Amino acid sequence: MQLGLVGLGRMGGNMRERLRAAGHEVVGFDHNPDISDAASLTQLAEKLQSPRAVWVMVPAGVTDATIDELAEVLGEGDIIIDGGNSRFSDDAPRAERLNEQGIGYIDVGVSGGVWGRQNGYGLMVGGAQEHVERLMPIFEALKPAGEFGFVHAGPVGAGHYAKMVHNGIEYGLMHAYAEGYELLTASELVTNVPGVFKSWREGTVVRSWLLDLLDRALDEDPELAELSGYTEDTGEGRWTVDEAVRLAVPLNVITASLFARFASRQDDSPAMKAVAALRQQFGGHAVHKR
Ligand SMILES: NC(=O)C1=CN([C@@H]2O[C@H](COP(=O)(O)OP(=O)(O)OC[C@H]3O[C@@H](n4cnc5c(N)ncnc54)[C@H](O)[C@@H]3O)[C@@H](O)[C@H]2O)C=CC1
Ligand SMILES: O=C(CO)[C@H](O)[C@H](O)COP(=O)(O)O
Repeated sequence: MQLGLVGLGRMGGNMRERLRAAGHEVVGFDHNPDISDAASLTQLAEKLQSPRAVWVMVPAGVTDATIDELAEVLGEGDIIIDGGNSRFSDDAPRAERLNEQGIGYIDVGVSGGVWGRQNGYGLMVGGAQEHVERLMPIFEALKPAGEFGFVHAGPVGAGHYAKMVHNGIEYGLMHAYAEGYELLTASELVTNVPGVFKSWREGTVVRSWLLDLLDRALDEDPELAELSGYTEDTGEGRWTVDEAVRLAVPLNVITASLFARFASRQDDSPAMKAVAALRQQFGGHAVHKR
């Protein structure tokens, strides 16, 4: 099958390779001409036979502009797939805009990171059955080889919703391993912290791919000495917490792990300064001065 692919970075570039290895014809476009197969979106559209399918894999902030630009060079019967980490609430308005031009829309939550090319990508799909069916050969090539790794989760928006919750869980899982790591390193008893994590990779209740990756990171740098704790986020955790507030669902772990990232960016917490100041005010307790 033919597929247009816009955005050939860490995800799109590897997806292009996996799709080509499965025998699909992929025409890629990226702002970076060194990795692009087409010089423009217009040329990308011209290289594809109608009805066309174009997968967008760009950073969430530029997705709407990219899709609007793409819609100008596509037409009736074509389908746009957004596989980036977009906010689910953007999907329905996007689908409506495209529908006015007869262009179909599918949202896909994609998981697997830079390992997806070799391991396959977990795919969470939202959209109309007829559109999803048309893209099945592409989904089959991208998904892992086994029984799992693909779901048609519901109508437009459901794929990104599922990916949002997936990433919220990812925040919480990572933070639980991270807290365990910190407690082990603080302990006077455990002298081989990387060895403990390595041992947990088989037979234990807490074995997982994230644990394998933490073990890999500790192999590279046993004390994580090269890293600062400053941790970014790109939106999915915040959207998960927004949804929890909207639906009054108690998301204790995921919310705490999101807030831990915010705390990681502070040199000196204004909130904790206020707590220290108040302790001094009411109890005459000592404070640490700068
Ligand atoms: N890196 C990861 O682990 C995962 C990322 N994602 C999502 O996939 C999307 C892409 O992420 P990455 O590949 O990691 O980003 P990246 O920054 O590695 O690549 C983005 C690529 O898009 C290109 N680009 C940006 N705007 C463009 C435009 N308007 N037209 C054409 N090309 C454009 C850039 O030149 C770059 O090559 C994002 O939405 C991200 O959140 C989803 C799952 C995992
Ligand atoms: O989707 C992903 C993994 O599943 C991406 O790696 C995403 O960037 C992770 O979220 P954040 O950047 O907020 O940590």
